[in-house]
Amino acid sequence: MSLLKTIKTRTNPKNLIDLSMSEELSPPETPIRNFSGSPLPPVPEGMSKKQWKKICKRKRFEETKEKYYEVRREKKLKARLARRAKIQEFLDRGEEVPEELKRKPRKNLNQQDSGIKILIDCSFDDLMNDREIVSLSTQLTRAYSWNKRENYFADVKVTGFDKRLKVRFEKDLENSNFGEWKNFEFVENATLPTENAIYLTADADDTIEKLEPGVTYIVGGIVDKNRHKSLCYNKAKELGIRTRKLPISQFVNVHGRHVLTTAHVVQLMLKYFDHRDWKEAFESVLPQRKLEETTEGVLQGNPGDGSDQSGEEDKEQDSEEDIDDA
Ligand SMILES: C[S@@+](CC[C@H](N)C(=O)[O-])C[C@H]1O[C@@H](n2cnc3c(N)ncnc32)[C@H](O)[C@@H]1O
Repeated sequence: MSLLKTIKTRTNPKNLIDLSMSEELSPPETPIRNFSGSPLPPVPEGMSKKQWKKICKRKRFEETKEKYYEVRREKKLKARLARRAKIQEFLDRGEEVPEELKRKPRKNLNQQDSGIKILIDCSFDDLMNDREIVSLSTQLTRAYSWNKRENYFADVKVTGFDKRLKVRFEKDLENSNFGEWKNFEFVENATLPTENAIYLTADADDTIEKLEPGVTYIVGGIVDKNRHKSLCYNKAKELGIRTRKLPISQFVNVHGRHVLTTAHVVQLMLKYFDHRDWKEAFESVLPQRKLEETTEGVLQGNPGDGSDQSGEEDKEQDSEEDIDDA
């Protein structure tokens, strides 16, 4: 109906109605719908549409997740069989199996101790939204995975593990057995060491030259698309902890900001020990084509780096994929 027609209709005395009847006569509110177009139950009183949509989405996920996991298992099995068949073809022809068909073992049995401690400071729960918490949990599972697979491992501790991050692990990721993870401990206590410790932050003036056994390297456990500028730098300064930045720009041609995700900083540190060389570590973890995916904030919403803004379900599925046996 045109605006003019609406005004005329509303102001025509013939159309005036008794207000007491208005509740009965007023047209029902347009139902809110989910992403697939189906109407959702009416919004409970005192709740915003956004909150209600979120709750309904969560409920729907809970109801369909078993089916989803089943389909995913079948898909994985199919892919595994197809890969094996391809490998067999190469073997039958007596040819070398291409690298891309070979799987990296989930556990590296020849791992060596790097001698460093990595502390992931997760005391920023209140500064993240729910999606960012999910994203951070995904990053922690990735960091754990790398700490198990790389040639060198570190003694990793996640501190300030409470609030929503803890709930996320206890509820949605309970099958991960995170309490049993080797060389990867979760503690509620958020106290940071000040002695023999370095807080890694892109905002530091000085660049880290080498990683030294016996030192605790602190990494901020936060996904914030750099909303909270200099957050970790200021925290370290207040606590009197030394700060250092990674030598990214010396080795890789990066555009834009040089703030990496928590998980990639952990992986870079582990890789560093392969040759005790930053250049090689950067080139291996952040090859040019991958840079935009791994630099937080340069390309936001990129799936796989743990900073994506896609549906919550996708993240849950993503993160579970990253969790291997504890
Ligand atoms: C996504 S960043 C957090 C950004 C946050 N606004 C801050 O104040 O650090 C996650 C963490 O990775 C580490 N990090 C990221 N980029 C870094 C860099 N270029 N040099 C050193 N550490 C870095 C820092 O410990 C940082 O807290």
